[in-house]
Amino acid sequence: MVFDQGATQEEVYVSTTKKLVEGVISGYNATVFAYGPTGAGKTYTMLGMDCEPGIYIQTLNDLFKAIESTSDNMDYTVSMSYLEIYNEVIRDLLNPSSGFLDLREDSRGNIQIPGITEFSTNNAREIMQLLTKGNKQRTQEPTAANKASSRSHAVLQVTVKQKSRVKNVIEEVRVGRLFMIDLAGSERASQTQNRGKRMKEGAHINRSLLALGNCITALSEKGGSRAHYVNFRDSKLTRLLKDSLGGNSRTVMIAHISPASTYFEESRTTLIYAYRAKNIKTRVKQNLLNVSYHIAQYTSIIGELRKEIERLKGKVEQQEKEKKTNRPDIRNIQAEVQQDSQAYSRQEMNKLRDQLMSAFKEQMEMRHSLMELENTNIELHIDTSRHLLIIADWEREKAQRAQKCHEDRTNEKGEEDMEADRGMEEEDVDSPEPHEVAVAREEINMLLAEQRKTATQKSELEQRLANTKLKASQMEEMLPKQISDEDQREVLRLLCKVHELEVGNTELQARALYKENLLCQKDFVIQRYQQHRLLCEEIIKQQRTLIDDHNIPVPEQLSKFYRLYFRELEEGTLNRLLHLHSVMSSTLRDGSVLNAAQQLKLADSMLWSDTGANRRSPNQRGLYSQAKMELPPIIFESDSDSNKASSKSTPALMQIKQDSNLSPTTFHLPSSPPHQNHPDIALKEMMHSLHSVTLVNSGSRQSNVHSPVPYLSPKALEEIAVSTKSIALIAAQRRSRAQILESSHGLEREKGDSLTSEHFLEEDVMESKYVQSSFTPDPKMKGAVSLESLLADPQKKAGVRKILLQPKSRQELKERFREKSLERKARKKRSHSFEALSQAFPKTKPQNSPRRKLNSVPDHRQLLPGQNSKFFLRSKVISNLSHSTPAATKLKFPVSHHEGEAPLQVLEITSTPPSTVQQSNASQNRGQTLYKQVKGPAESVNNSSLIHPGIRKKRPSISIQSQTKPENRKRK
Ligand SMILES: Nc1ncnc2c1ncn2[C@@H]1O[C@H](COP(=O)(O)OP(=O)(O)OP(=O)(O)O)[C@@H](O)[C@H]1O
Repeated sequence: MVFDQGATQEEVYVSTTKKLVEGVISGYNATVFAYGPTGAGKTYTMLGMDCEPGIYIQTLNDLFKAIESTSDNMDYTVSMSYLEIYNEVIRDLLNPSSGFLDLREDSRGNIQIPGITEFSTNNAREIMQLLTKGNKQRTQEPTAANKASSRSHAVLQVTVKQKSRVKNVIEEVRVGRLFMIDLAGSERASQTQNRGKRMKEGAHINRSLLALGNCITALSEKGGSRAHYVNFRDSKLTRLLKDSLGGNSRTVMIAHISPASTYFEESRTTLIYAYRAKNIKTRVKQNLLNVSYHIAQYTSIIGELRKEIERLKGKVEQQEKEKKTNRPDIRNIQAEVQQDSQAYSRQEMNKLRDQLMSAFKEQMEMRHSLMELENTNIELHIDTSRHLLIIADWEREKAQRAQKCHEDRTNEKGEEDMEADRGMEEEDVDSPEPHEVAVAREEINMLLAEQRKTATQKSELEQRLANTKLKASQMEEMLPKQISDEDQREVLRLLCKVHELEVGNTELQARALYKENLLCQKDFVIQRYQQHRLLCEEIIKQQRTLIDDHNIPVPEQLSKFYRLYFRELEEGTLNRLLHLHSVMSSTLRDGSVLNAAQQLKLADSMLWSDTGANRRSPNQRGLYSQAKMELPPIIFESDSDSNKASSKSTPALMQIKQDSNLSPTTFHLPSSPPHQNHPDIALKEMMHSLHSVTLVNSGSRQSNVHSPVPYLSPKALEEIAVSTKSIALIAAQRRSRAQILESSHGLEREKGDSLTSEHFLEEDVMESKYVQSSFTPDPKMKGAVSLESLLADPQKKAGVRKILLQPKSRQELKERFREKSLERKARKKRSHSFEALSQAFPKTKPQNSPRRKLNSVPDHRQLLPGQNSKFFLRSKVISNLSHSTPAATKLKFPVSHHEGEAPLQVLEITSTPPSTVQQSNASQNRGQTLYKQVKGPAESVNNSSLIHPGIRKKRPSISIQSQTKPENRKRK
């Protein structure tokens, strides 16, 4: 079309562009560009005036009108971008601040401008406002040829997307692009007179337009782009219009020429380019997007993805449910692991502690059991010894009886009767042994079997104890390695320490008991010695009276001794020492060193205040000093040195000074065989026996029991000798101590209740037999009559209460043995040792053992100086009866010690009322010295106070009368 000067905007639009609108809506690309020299009216044609709008406005109006006309069925989306190419630089006119933009091609060869503003709207008015806004941003500069010369190429791109409003999986989208381009006008410098920037702008404009012309030329020549190379890349303008010029686009070129003759050349060039452009043929295709295919695919994919999502959701929910129900979270797991670890640690700790405590407890139980077995063993030995003594007594009595009968008949009758008497003797000797002897023989075998059994158990228990100790020791070593917690280690350490203390406490208790026994033995020895001393004093006193009354000349040496003796007696040295010993003993029993020191001070002050330190000799000072360090010195000299005993400077004293221990070894044992009638004999033998007892307690295994038991096999005898040893002495020691204590109590009550007790106990009688055996050790001694013999006599049995069970048969013997076993068990329960040991156990309440309570009662009251006068009267009989005290004799005279000469004094116990004073029947006593209770004047000593309380208490109606054998009387 050619338009003259009278053509209107609309005519131009309708003639050139309007047809393109429908194609754009249908999805075809379209391009409208204005070409021509500067000032020829390009901008006027494209943009127009408000009253005469250009192609932009009219196209957009028609576009929106067309959209509106088909909007009921179709859905349109209109987007617009507006840019300029100024000096080969792309600028976004809708967003000038975005800077310079670049041109790129996608994989399909489409030109894209990344970052360009695409404003989408369905409102034509908004499009116009944007267009106006963009034109304001376009670079326009006045030139000589045009007051508002455009210095850049302006490109308005309108993209219309059309799709059917009907929702369907298969959907078509039509995309039509419309380019409306207002080119900058070619210019000649002579015409524009541009200089500088404007000239530079004109150069860029001309160069780009030249490139456009070249492309049009190339595209317009025969064969087009397929025959000729089209250089679209010479300028951004040609690159941008590549598709519009030679591709998929319907393109309209509006060439502007000026009617002025001055623009002839420009008009001719423009027409040439227009002519060439007219020859350009392009292939236009509709831009359709097979959206339906993609949507279906996406729908399928989405469906599959939704299924997958649902499946995964279900899986997650299931896992969450499982976690909630079965699997705790990580915190709970950690907490559980920690709790399990702690619980395991505690469990291990408790397990190890229980094992250790069990081992400790087992040890202590074994120690306890060992002590019980030991006690049982002692009891068995005691019973065995008792039975052996019964048998020995019987054998000895039988021998003595035979010898006595033989001597009497030899003296009284002739030789003719000898044969008949011998037959009678044999009958007498062969008389059936008493029932108790037979019982003793039976029980000995049982006791020996029981001892063997006990020894086996003890050995096994000791082995088990050793194993348990080893096990506990290994556990103590392993525990620190197995337990990492320091607190738990400390707990176990404390447990071990507690056990060590328990064991140590047990040992201390055992030692304390041992020392206590020693003290009791000492006390007893002192008591006996005191009695003996008092007796000696009385004897000396009477001898002195006799000497003075008859003016018997006395050697000078003896006179010196007398003076020394009376002086010492006057000072009361020995009594004070005994008192000191009493204080020391009671203090030691209390276990308080402080008390001991205080008592020592007290005793020391008593000693020195009474006697005066200045008046004492160095020897005396040494004695007192020594007395402060140890128990009172009880000195026994040999018989020949008896007088020296009264001297304070004797070697015995020196020995006491050297010996700081309390051991009874400080006593001087008799150096010669005991004299039968000497009053010291009994005491010395007692000391000898006590020494043996001490050795036994010290662990010595001296065989002090050597009893002639003719009817036992040698093997049995050896077994008895080995096993019994000195156990009997130990038992006797315990019993004697208790009886001594009883005697001390009994002495206080002796005035009121002479010999009034209830019963003989079997044990007492046995002890009496023990006494008998101790003082009649010589089997050749025919004159001795033991208590057993008296009891065996039916006539005397009538006067004596029943003291022994009389089992009639072997069955009865066994029953009796069982009863004895029960009795031993009962004794075990009463054992002081166990009570003391039980204190060592931690859970046992500490309590004072009965023994301690008993021992805490001073048993030396009868030795106090204030009671001396009383004992002077009694001492006569005490001296004779001293050996008859069961406890003493049990301690002092084991059977094995009395193979030699025996004392003549024996004990006879009858049922004679205490008030009667009578001579024992000579025929019954067979010439022995009898002791009977004497009641009467002062010279007749009331023996009730002298009898051992243990006997007196339990032998109510027994009269004991002292009678001295003629030999003894002479000696005295
Ligand atoms: N057909 C027309 N009717 C009336 N006035 C016109 C017509 N064409 C152009 N003009 C006027 O001529 C002047 C120059 O026109 P225009 O700016 O459009 O030229 P141009 O080609 O765009 O110039 P340049 O290339 O420098 O931009 C304008 O003032 C415009 O109003």
